[in-house]
Amino acid sequence: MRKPIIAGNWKMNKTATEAVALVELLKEKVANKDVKVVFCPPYTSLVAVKEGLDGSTVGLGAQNMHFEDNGAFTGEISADMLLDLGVEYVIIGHSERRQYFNETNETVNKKLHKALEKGLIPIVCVGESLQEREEGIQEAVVTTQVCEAFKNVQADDAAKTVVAYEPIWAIGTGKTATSDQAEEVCRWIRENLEKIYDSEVAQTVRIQYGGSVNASNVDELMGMPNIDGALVGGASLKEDFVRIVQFGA
Ligand SMILES: O=C[C@H](O)COP(=O)(O)O
Repeated sequence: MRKPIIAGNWKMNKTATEAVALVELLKEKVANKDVKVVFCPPYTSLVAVKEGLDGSTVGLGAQNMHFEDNGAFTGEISADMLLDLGVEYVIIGHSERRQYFNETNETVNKKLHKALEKGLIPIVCVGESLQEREEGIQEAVVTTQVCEAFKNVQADDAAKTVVAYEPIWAIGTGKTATSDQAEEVCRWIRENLEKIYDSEVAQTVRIQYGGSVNASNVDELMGMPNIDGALVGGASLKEDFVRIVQFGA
């Protein structure tokens, strides 16, 4: 039985002061022993959020990291830097990073290797654009993203990874994939993992759906057999997130 994981990706929102206020608003209310809840604030708020979460079961995640250990990479952050702050999770290959910051399947693969080597739990994002869906090539796109991301990743490491299926056309648009559309792609992702590894790995990896998840659609999405959680953007910045982590209630 896979324990669901619901992560809030705060994106480029909240100063450290505002982040502390959001933690105070949410942390007691999102405590749920049956679901792993993770907050992913901007780098600048990681320390403040970690302190604010003291004694809480809510996990701390970063939104990105570099694949090198250190060096002349101005503006970048390494896995060790994140670990030193108490970060446990890291989002890798979010479509906004792919779209605006030149993230590729190759850099996603390098980051996945580094995160696993260092003991961070990666949340690897995949998903097709609107044009790709309209062309009917979403399965091929997501399959390539999964195969490239997991290239040369060993089975025991792969099993620790979380995959987030986020159709780009559903991100921040209010246009959620139907539960059937989301389930179909999450099932393909699991089938791909089974082909690359085996059934045990495929059945262990948690697969999230992300894209306009809110308090009204979460129950249906979470009711699907291959959806084990959600990567939530906009709705993770408000009290709606409380209802989201209590899906099914
Ligand atoms: O990482 C989160 C996703 O990009 C979803 O964002 P959204 O819930 O605002 O659509």
